[in-house]
Amino acid sequence: MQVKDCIVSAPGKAILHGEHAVVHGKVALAVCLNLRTYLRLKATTTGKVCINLPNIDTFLCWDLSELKRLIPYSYGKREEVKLLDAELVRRLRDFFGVTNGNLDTCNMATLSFLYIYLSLFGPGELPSLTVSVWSELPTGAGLGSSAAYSVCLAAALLCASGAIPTPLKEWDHTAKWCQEDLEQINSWAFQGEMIIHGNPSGVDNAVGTWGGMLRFLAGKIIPLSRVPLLRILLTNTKVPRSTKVLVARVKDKINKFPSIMTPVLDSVDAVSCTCEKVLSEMTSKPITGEHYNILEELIDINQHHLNVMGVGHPALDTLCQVTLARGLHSKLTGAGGGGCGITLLRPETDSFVVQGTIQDLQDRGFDCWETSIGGPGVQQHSPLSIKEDILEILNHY
Ligand SMILES: Nc1ncnc2c1ncn2[C@@H]1O[C@H](COP(=O)(O)OP(=O)(O)OP(=O)(O)O)[C@@H](O)[C@H]1O
Ligand SMILES: C[C@@](O)(CCO)CC(=O)[O-]
Ligand SMILES: [Mg+2]
Repeated sequence: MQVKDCIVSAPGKAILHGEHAVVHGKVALAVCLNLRTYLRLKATTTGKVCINLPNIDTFLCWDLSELKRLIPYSYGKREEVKLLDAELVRRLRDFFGVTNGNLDTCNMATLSFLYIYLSLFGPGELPSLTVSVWSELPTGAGLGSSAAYSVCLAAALLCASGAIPTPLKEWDHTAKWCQEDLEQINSWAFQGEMIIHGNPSGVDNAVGTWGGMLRFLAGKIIPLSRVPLLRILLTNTKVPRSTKVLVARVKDKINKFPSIMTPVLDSVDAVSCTCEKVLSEMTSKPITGEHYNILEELIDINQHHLNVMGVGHPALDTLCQVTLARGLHSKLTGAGGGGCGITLLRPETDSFVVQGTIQDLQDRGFDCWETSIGGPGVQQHSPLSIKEDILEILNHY
């Protein structure tokens, strides 16, 4: 069986407010970043499935015959993709010798790939192909690298299986899918996230799929079309952490202290809703310093709440202190426990202050850069629309 080649990309994200609380049915506000993950799928005739993941130093190949044996007996095409197929997950875990349920970086990435591949092709003939992925996002740092990866996998494999079309026309550089196809991509990406995260809310894959800025509540995605242009500084503390572990930690805390943690989650929900209201006001009325004062206070309140939830880290405290010394307000973004934080820059924040802050943070060993937010969700690309260095990496394998 020969499938179509394609190149796709999906963006990472920053959560303004609502991380962790969103897993427990509260509102989150998230924006996509101008940092993307790129995936190239190539049909081959080797009788093998190969995956090249240079960001995590993983290069693997399997014979189609070996993979065929992993497909559960009497396996039908899966229409309902809300839950993972427990039998397929068990077989994949056995195949990789995962015994304690904790997947390492490489296992998480390969398991989610093979899970989607086998789910989509399992009932029929397995195609021989090579998938290569390269990301501009730091892996496992709170910027939605797992979701961008899962969205790319879902889009490329759904196209290869013929479940959705490849939207790129001969004369296009980039192309997007229609709403219905995006919903399919999003729900298969969610499956990948379930393997990587354990219990994802779905907010990260929604941003990776639709891009822009959105409000997410209990699986419901509302794109926010009217948002002011925000200047944000992104800092990677480079402290490694796992979203799966942190999400489980918060759940344990809620189970242990329900009457203490429930009001904290409710308060985070109110922070997100207040932030959304202020952002909307900033597009309909002249922006004032008071708007920014409120946004800064909300950042501080939420950062304290995240510390109460147990997902802070001394490196994130350092980020908050260093930026506050320059009059700027920061909070962690994503799962916390290390990883990345965001700092709000006011329109009048002088470039001298920004450069000084970046220098202070770099002196602490952190990576730091000003970023633009918003932008497109998942896309198909012609090779011409991809930066040369990225294309070179994708073509190398
Ligand atoms: N470029 C990539 N290549 C291969 N695997 C990747 C890539 N990016 C992410 N992954 C997979 O995703 C995992 C990281 O996911 P994790 O959810 O812990 O962090 P994150 O998505 O970066 O942060 P957050 O979920 O807080 O936004 C990695 O261990 C790896 O399995
Ligand atoms: C921590 C979390 O809320 C956001 C991770 O980016 C997890 C999730 O929503 O799946
Ligand atoms: Mg993730």
